[in-house]
Amino acid sequence: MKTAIATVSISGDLAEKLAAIASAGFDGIEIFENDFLAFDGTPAEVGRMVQDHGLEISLFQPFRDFEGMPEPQRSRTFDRAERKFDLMEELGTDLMLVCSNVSPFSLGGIDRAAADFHALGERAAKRGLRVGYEALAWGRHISDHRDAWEIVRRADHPNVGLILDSFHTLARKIDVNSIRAIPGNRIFFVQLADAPMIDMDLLYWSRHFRNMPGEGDLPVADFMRAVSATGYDGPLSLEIFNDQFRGGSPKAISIDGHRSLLYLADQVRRAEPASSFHVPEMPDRVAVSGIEFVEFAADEREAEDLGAMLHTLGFKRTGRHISKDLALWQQGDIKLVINTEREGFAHSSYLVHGTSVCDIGLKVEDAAATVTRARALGAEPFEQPVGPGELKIPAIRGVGGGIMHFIDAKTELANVWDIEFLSMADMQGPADCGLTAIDHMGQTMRHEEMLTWLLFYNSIFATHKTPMVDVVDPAGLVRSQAIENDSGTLRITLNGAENRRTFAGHFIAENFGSAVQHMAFATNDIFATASALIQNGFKPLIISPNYYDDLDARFGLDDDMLERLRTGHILYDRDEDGEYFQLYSPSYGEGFFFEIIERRGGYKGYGAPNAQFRIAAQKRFMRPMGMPKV
Ligand SMILES: O=C(O)c1ccc(O)c(O)c1
Ligand SMILES: [Mg+2]
Repeated sequence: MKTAIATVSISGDLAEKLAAIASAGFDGIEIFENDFLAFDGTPAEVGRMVQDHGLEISLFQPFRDFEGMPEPQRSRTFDRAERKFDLMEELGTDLMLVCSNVSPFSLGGIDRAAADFHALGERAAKRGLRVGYEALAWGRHISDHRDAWEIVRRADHPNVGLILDSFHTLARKIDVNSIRAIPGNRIFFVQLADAPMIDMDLLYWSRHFRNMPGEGDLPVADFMRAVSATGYDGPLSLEIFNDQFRGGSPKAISIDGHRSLLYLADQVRRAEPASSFHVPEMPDRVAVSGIEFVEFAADEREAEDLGAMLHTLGFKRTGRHISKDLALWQQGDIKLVINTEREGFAHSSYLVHGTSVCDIGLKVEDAAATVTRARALGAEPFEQPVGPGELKIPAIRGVGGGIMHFIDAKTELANVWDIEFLSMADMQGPADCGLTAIDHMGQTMRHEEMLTWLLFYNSIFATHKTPMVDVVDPAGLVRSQAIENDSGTLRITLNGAENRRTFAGHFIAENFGSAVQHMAFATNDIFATASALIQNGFKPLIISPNYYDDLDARFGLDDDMLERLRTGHILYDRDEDGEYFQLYSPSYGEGFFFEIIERRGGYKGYGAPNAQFRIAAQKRFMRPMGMPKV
């Protein structure tokens, strides 16, 4: 499989774009004419630059408003084509993309267009060049790949073929199975893009909101399955017009793009084993059966504060590491580690971010295979020297440079706690508060990073995204989207802050980057947990009484329940399937906090309607600590 990306997809000048594209592992580029026109160098120099990066120019585009023109425009478009053929020869590419005509002068008629393409094919053939025809979703006469294919078929010229673009086909909801009947060798090129489902004008949607396959809502994998069934084995090329990507990091966007193609190809290989499509093998998406542990990096003094907070939450200190300064805290199935080592990864994480989560351990079926898949998709492996008596636990880098370790039951990794930790009886341990598991973790990041991590999680793990919700912070919007598996054993919320005055934005700024901002523990009885917490000296986040008056108006709760919520500072939500109860700790440091939740029935969400009131309460609490007043 060859991969390519259109130069419009990323930011920078041509030289920056090429460097980023090459280092992400692409084989080729689509040169967008404007990127060439803006470049101060000859076509031959561009061709050499591309070659020097180990890339090829897979395609030159776009050639607009060609087919079906009346005279005198028709003669002029052929002259224009010859000029662009000259340019292509100098650049060193043999394929031109002709997109369907949008000119008001253009005349319809399949045969007229086919005759024009036949004539263009003759001219291209003289120079050893080829032309491909793409139906733009908003083309004046041709806006459907089935019509474009009929024109190519009737043009009946070996140098004229079809170009498919998933966006144009899927945006118009054209049945992708119509692609299966097209001979693969008549498809000259395939462009791929996804997009979030937004009801808007097709052209505007296409030019501003496309994103990488797997980042949006379009069935790009179904499209690609149909393409693979044709026997097409040419490049898969990303053509992503996206306002955010145009201003983003060319390197990061290129890496995401390359990952998206590998992930897509892997899905297609599994779904269409008979296709001739040649793609690298990798283990399947990884099922996660739970969060094995979460590790905090801290110094000794802050470890004491954090330990005191855990104590009030009902955690007991149950173990210490055989040779390192690592303390294990447990309650129910939850394992938390506080790492106060003076060297190694956790220590460097502490130096950069202060006390924060530096490592997340996930339970998987095969830890080594998990890292194999992650690496195949371009994730960064993580290793550090293993001390005597310690296990080598497979790991990769995750959000904000943090580590994700993988633990499986098929190897000795399952016994890591017995092997590496000495158990200690915490005699003065607090009363258990009924916390059973980690329900979810919230990772806070810049808004622009959300698609990166969405793709990271969903390509490596058997997870899916939930719809994006807007959370209103008094200082701006925070967007929140959950990544979860079907069984609910892995739930991660990605929270994207648009500015640093929000509670989430403040956390990123002070923490020097993206990280876990909160952990939510599950209980089976929120009221019993709430009183046990109070017994332990826990002080819940104080919620405004106004919230409870509104709750009563919205849900008509009985008086007793409402009173218990109010006195316990417990937030409440309900959906078709069940109920949700939330209780918060005050925030710690620059905005880290704990949450305790109970899900009753099949409640699916995360209490988004309550987030605004929770944030307001947290900001009231933080103000004396230097949070800008908003
Ligand atoms: O938006 C456009 O004009 C445009 C141009 C070329 C393409 O390949 C495309 O998909 C869209
Ligand atoms: Mg296109």
